[in-house]
Amino acid sequence: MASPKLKPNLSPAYQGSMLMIVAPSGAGKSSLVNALLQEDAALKLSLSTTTRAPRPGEVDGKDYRFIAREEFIIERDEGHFLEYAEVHGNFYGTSRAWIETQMKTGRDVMLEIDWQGAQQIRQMISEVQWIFIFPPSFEALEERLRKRGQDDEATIQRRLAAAHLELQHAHEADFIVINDDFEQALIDLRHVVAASRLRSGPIMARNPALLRRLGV
Ligand SMILES: Nc1ncnc2c1ncn2[C@@H]1O[C@H](COP(=O)(O)OP(=O)(O)OP(=O)(O)O)[C@@H](O)[C@H]1O
Ligand SMILES: Nc1nc2c(ncn2[C@@H]2O[C@H](COP(=O)(O)O)[C@@H](O)[C@H]2O)c(=O)[nH]1
Repeated sequence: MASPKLKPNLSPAYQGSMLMIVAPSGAGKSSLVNALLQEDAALKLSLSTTTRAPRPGEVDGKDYRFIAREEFIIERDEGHFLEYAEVHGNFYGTSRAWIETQMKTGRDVMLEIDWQGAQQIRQMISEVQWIFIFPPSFEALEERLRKRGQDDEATIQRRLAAAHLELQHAHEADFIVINDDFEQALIDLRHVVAASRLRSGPIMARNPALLRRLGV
């Protein structure tokens, strides 16, 4: 699904890292991202807007910005979203203004989005790194969704069916983290974040004086 008014190369001299984390529902991406954010103060998570109803315990402005479908369509048509997609029957989108601010100030950002959104972002921002989270099996995925206890049976079935399509896009990712043992997956994710911070683009953008001294 194409987002209107896409702007290529938002910031060729972006000094930070941008990471997109994509996985089938229930693979554990929110759990991993939350654990990472607790220990990595330099990493900022994008707050998505959604038309999905809040789950018990979810807070507007913290977990998502929850809005009505009609409101989402108006904001989408005004170009408010850098990317958006319809996922499991609801709209989800990333704020263009927020991303532009983070890129201007060189912050490291994490986007928890679906594969359609990841494809859109990749077309616009060449620096982005795409991380895909694998569950160890479909059985484990189903068990995790059930144990989470936040979705009704129809929602669980819809998400399990969508998992097959989501997984077909894993080959587009730069990194794959297998979330079987949680602690090991977190270690792998830390390594990916560390590697993304050592990419030549951000290092060069952050060290102009060194480049001058070295004649690079
Ligand atoms: N390695 C793991 N082993 C066992 N359970 C796990 C593991 N990682 C996460 N979980 C559990 O699986 C459930 C789903 O995790 P989580 O909500 O993080 O998934 P998600 O990919 O963000 O799903 P969604 O896209 O639906 O938001 C949670 O109850 C979480 O505690
Ligand atoms: N394209 C986008 N996808 C998003 C965004 N925020 C979340 N998501 C994805 O939606 C599904 C379902 O999430 P849930 O919270 O209802 O379980 C999941 O794959 C998310 O990653 C977004 O801004 N854009």
